[in-house]
Amino acid sequence: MSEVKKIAVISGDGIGPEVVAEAEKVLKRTEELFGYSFETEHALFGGIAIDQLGTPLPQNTLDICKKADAVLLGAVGGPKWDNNPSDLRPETGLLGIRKELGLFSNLRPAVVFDCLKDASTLKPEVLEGTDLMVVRELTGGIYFGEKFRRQSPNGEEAVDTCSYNVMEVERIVRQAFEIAQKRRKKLASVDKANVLETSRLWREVVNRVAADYPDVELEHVLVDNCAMQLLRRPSSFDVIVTENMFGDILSDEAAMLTGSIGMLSSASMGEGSYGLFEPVHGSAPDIAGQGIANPIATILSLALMFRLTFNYADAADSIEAAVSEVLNAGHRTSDIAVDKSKAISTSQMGDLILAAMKK
Ligand SMILES: NC(=O)c1ccc[n+]([C@@H]2O[C@H](COP(=O)([O-])OP(=O)(O)OC[C@H]3O[C@@H](n4cnc5c(N)ncnc54)[C@H](O)[C@@H]3O)[C@@H](O)[C@H]2O)c1
Ligand SMILES: CC(C)[C@H](C(=O)O)[C@@H](O)C(=O)O
Ligand SMILES: [Mg+2]
Repeated sequence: MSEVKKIAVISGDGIGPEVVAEAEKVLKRTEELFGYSFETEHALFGGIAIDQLGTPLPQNTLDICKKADAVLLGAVGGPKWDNNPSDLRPETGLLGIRKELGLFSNLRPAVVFDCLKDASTLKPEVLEGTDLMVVRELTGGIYFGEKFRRQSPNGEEAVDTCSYNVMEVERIVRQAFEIAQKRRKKLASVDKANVLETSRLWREVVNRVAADYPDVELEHVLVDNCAMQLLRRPSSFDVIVTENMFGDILSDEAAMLTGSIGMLSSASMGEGSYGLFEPVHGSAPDIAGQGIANPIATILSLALMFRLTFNYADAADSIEAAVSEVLNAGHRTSDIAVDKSKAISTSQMGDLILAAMKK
């Protein structure tokens, strides 16, 4: 019997509980198939925590996450809570959990499944071979800078500040080079160095660190150009490393190469193997409660957890192969279905993936 691994499970709001339930079924199936042992502990976070406990990130939730080996998260937020500025302060909610757990590196792979090329609006020949990874800095930049309001001669003024120091840039850039070394050895560093001082520092650090990774081909791409090139030549990218807000935007754009944001998994990591694993998408209030959300992003996030935190490559491979098999067989949730009348539900998709998992 293998050592029991502890996983903190945060379902969250909206479609969060619907997609996490499917990932938990896959977790159970992994135990049966591979003999691994997991102990899960559920915790409240997000809107549901505000409603029940008056705060989005209760101390008890942080304690449960810190005691665990990894965290599985659905999604949080929704119109009911989004307009309360106190819930959006960096020290609370999603930004708070990322900072508290030291998760400065957000890995967002975007892989185009051949059989899903028809779900994207791009031409199949443009998508051919697309397999990229966005490495997004997650605990710095404008998200965490000082924010305030003040009076100006032209009325009320709002200020957000963006700062990065050398240590913050260097640690994420080194991770990105190391990831690139294990992939196709190409790194695109994305910044806005023609305008922003933080980007000029970013570029200086990237150029210095690059000397330690001579086998990795480096290109610098300005963020506006990158947004365009992602649609023009997506398959030419391997690893993209960028600061917090650019990474947020570019990864949602990359989602549409795959056909749907319901396909995009993510891992938020620090220096070690501890991580928080969640789909890139949010709580999707427009489809919550209907049982139609795509659970694949969350299930693939669990596969990332097996790979990066537990080193259970056999289980991760099994999940990824099962997802491919089910998609190749033509099964689709409505977000990736061309013929929506044939779309299957969230739990039907989860069940098919379970059934396709092999040892
Ligand atoms: N990590 C997170 O928890 C996270 C991430 C992004 C947004 N949010 C929050 O989620 C709320 C809604 O944000 P939003 O609407 O801008 O983004 P969203 O990602 O929730 O939804 C955007 C669109 O994608 C669709 N979609 C998302 N996930 C899907 C899935 N699994 N299957 C099928 N369709 C899917 C939605 O129906 C919607 O049309 C906001 O409160 C936002 O702050 C949370
Ligand atoms: C909800 C929001 C704070 C979050 C972010 O901007 O980081 C989300 O968009 C994401 O991509 O995880
Ligand atoms: Mg986002």
